[in-house]
Amino acid sequence: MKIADLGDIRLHYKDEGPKSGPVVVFANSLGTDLRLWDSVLPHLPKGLRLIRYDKRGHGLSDCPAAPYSMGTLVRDVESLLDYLAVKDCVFVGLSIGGMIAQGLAVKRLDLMRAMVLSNTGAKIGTREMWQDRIEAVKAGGIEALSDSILERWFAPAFRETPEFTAWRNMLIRQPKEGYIGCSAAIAGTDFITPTSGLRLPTLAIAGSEDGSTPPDLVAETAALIPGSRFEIIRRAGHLPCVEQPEAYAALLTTFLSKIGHI
Ligand SMILES: O=C(O)CC1=CCC(=O)O1
Repeated sequence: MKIADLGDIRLHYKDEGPKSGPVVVFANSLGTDLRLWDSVLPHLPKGLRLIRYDKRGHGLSDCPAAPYSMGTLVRDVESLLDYLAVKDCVFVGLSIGGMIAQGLAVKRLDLMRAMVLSNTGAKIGTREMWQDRIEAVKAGGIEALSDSILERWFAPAFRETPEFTAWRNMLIRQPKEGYIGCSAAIAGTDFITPTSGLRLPTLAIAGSEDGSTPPDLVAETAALIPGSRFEIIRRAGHLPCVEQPEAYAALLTTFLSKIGHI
């Protein structure tokens, strides 16, 4: 098991593939850990160095008291990449992970060659919406909200599969403090202006049935960055890397090839 002690936080991460390979970094969503990428990675070309991590309050990483800020979540991954001496990576971020990608690109473009904004926005929902969610989690726990969250995460067909139960378990076992901490970070984030100033190769991916960050929101975010590509994965909700891993890996592979990363 790999733990990076970054001073104020210990983050759990995986670093797979040859150390000399082109680097792809993955950042997961609210209420999920680095297993989010398990089904996609085997479909990517061999020879890549694949780094993924549990953001604070999630998975096996430390879970400090809430609230967290987006600046802190960006600093965590910046410190992790410096710790691993990574530069020139392609950064794939899903949902809050996509917000972290935007924040890191604004702050440390030297670390990033290109980014993939998956099922995300420069701004997701409203401050009030997130405050209501935080209050509901404080009052009743994540399980009380899990049915509505899972309806946004997955298209109807996937909700009938045995795998669905495992993702439900991941969500309801998520530490409340980490969930509230990261929800507060999303509530306080509006990257519309900073993201509009970004100039780097960008692929945006949406899920046709995504109830959290619908295709229109992802397309609007992509449109902020000149030259970005926008793709929709059909029969998928908020987590297309889980529901349609081969299609997801195919989009990533085409993008990596187009930008000369492989
Ligand atoms: O739980 C949701 O609604 C989905 C989500 C929003 C931000 C994030 O990271 O996940």
